[in-house]
Amino acid sequence: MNQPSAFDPLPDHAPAARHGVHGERRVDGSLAAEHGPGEPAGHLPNSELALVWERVRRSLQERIRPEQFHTWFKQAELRSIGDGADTTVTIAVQNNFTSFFIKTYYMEQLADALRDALGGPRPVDLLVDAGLSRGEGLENDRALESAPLDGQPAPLPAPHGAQNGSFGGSLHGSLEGGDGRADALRPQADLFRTQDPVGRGAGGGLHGEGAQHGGAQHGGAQHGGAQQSGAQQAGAGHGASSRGLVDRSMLEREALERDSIGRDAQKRPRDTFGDPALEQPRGRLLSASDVGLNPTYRFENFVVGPCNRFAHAASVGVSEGPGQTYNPLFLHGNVGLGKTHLIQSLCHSILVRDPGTRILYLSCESFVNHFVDALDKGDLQRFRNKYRNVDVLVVDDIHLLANKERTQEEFFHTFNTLYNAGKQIVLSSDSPPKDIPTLQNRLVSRFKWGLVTEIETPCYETRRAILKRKSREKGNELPDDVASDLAEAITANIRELEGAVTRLLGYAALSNQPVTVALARECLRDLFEHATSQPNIDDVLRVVTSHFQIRLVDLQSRKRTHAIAFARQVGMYLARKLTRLSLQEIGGHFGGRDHSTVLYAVERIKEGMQKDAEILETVRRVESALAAR
Ligand SMILES: Nc1ncnc2c1ncn2[C@@H]1O[C@H](COP(=O)(O)OP(=O)(O)OP(=O)(O)O)[C@@H](O)[C@H]1O
Repeated sequence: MNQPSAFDPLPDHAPAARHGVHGERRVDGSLAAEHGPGEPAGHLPNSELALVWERVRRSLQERIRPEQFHTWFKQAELRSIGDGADTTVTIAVQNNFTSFFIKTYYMEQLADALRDALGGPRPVDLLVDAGLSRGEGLENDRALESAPLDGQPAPLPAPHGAQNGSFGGSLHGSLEGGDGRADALRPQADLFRTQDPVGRGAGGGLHGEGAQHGGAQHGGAQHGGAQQSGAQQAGAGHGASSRGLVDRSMLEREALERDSIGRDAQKRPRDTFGDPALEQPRGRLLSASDVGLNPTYRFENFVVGPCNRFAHAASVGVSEGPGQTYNPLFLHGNVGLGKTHLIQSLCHSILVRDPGTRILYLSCESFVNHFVDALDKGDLQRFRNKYRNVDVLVVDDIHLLANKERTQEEFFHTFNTLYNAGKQIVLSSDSPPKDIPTLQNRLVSRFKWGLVTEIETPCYETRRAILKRKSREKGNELPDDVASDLAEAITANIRELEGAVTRLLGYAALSNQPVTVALARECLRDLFEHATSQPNIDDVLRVVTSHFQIRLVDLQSRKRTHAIAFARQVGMYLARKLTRLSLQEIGGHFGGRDHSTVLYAVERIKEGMQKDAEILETVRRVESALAAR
């Protein structure tokens, strides 16, 4: 691969710039560029910025997952590069929240990508340009997406304004790096508020330009904010022009439907359609809901750590403006990690702000059963009234839609109706949308319109904080050494942590003994025994270095030779598979890498195992060595 030399701001394959369309090369290798009107001297002109940015984007796409790129960088633009080797590179992003997130989680990858593109490190500055979220930016998208894959430059971007305004996408993997204090999230939650006022209903038609892009324009004017142009995003994100056309005509129909629903809703905003199930006691869920809210499932009782920081912030953001921030909110994760707690906190919070909000909270199973009943009784109208006349629809365990064709179809229409009316949809699942078997593509893409976020297994510090909190709530806070001991032993899920606290405190009370490490080990013997049979991260590091015959310092270094990089990726994969450590914790054990690097490694190995028998065999051997340790 061609590596640009130091101070070379342009890739070798950027002929226009290199051959002096805009400037000539000085002795020190920097460009003496010709500048267009309004372009500051001492900075690259806009046309060359586009080429450099294109290269940065390609490099970023190799470093982070597509959803992450889509969510955080797709709308960004390179605004200026100073002419000197150590001058600041300025990048514009669409809102404060994106700026915050990139600064907190992606600076390393961004700096690496800039270094690749510019041939040397540069300081980076992020500025916020709300115009990007309205679709006034994104000039490079089309160029990038139509670019050939051989690294040749794409045609220069189309003129300003012919682009989408999507923001949303999905974010897999929790976003890590916090200190675990709940109140530390407050500023983040505030940042979820959109910068633009929500202009729902103002010019909500469908505009044509997005269709060129493989999708239909749906967001900017209609919802006014940065977050709501999912149809465009779906089309662009999947890149299939045929699907884009289908989405477009369908969305046109939906727009008409939305308008009529909007008018109906104004006429009878709180109608129960004669159905007692649709009655709504103030400050409570609709009576048709499956559950009552657990009074303790509130944000203030939720311990925030790296594993759930983003899901928590997103839930707070949604509760502050249902239908206005992330829609749908899609939370996924293994059992007992706090999805229900977060969703119920969100409902509590909405109802405290506006007790008249109509929230229908159901399990997916109920949705399926009600639908089948309605079909049986020929009573679909009543069914639809029930599901489509709410302000917030929460569906738990949406993965249970798998293999249910007709119900998926119905849910699709329910989703569209609510979404188009600006109503909030909140979904929980044990897996991300794309992994739900047989889920129709159009549902997968809709579920990704808002925010998809995972709640991960909690790290040690979070587990410890939860143990302290839960025991305090039960009136007998665990001593520090007991909490530490338990947090090390119990790594599965939070329900198990809670169970351990209940057992231990009960045992101590019944036997009239103080809570000590010895008592905990006696009372929770089964949990401690299980813990010692699991390989831990030290086992993984030891077995991997021994199998690949490399030193631990190399495994944890920045070296990228194939042998070391491969061993590192196998190590990360096995650590993810066999230990309960979070992505961030695993990254920490492999030389301080961040969660997205670990996620990337895990996926590379998974993919390799599917495609390459040799990789499969190697991973199996290392895994057997770990089992036999
Ligand atoms: N971060 C947290 N802070 C405090 N308590 C938590 C946290 N996460 C989970 N819990 C507690 O753990 C228990 C299990 O959580 P919850 O029921 O929300 O999990 P879930 O992900 O919905 O599981 P399932 O998929 O089985 O429904 C609850 O009692 C909840 O209060």
